[in-house]
Amino acid sequence: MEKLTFFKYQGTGNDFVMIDNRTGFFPKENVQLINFLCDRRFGIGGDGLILLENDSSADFKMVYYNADGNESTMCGNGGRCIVAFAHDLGIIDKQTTFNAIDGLHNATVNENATIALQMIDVDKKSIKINDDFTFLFTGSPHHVAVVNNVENFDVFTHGKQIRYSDLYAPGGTNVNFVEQLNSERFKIRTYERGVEDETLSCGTGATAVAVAMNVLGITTSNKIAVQVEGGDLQITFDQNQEKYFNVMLNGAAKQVFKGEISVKE
Ligand SMILES: N[C@@H](CCC[C@H](N)C(=O)O)C(=O)O
Repeated sequence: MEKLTFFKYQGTGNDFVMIDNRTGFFPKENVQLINFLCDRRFGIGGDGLILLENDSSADFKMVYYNADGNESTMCGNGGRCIVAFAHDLGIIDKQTTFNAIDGLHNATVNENATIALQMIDVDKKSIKINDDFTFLFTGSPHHVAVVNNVENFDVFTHGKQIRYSDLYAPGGTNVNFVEQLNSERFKIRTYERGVEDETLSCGTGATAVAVAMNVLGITTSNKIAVQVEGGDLQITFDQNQEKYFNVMLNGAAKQVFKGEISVKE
């Protein structure tokens, strides 16, 4: 492969190199190539790379890689972006079901071009509540800590320390710092594993914060607005004694550009 056609998408500032891999041409095992494509100086630039592939039981399949080149767990904003991509390619209309690493996801393309994505259910017994943080899995692992004045918080230093702490070894975790703005609105900043930096938005992170704030009783709402550095996300859910279900992540997802890049495998 000498030239690679790619698309660039962003969902509230979480940006992805998007590749139509329905023919299966992309060399998935090439970690260096994926890392290069995500490099903001030498490559295209992105927090991650996503392959859209054929799937026998759903409209398509999402394969997600972090910017470091390694395949990872679910990406909520990436999930919203790949739905926009599938819609732009004409693979789907307004409703879809697609396959991802954590299972099947339903999604809707809304009239205002936002994408609503159903996330996995969260079993209440799996949520670990500690004095100063909550840990839960919303498709990806998330540490959630409430802080004062998140705007001026040193997300990189504290996020990196927690991500690499023995508590989460060897896999690591994503780390979210949250400040309450009102009864159902929160501002968050997230350090992302695999990007190894703060990103402008993290969909599974915003979902984790919404669920954590509810389980802790900080909010009683099931419709939560999360302000991220790159915009706004809305999370809604139902719950019973065992779990949070019908968890929906809603927000903007847009194509930024299409291009061709020279690559040497
Ligand atoms: N940006 C994502 C999360 C992507 C996965 C994460 N970096 C990890 O490795 O756990 C999102 O929007 O959910």
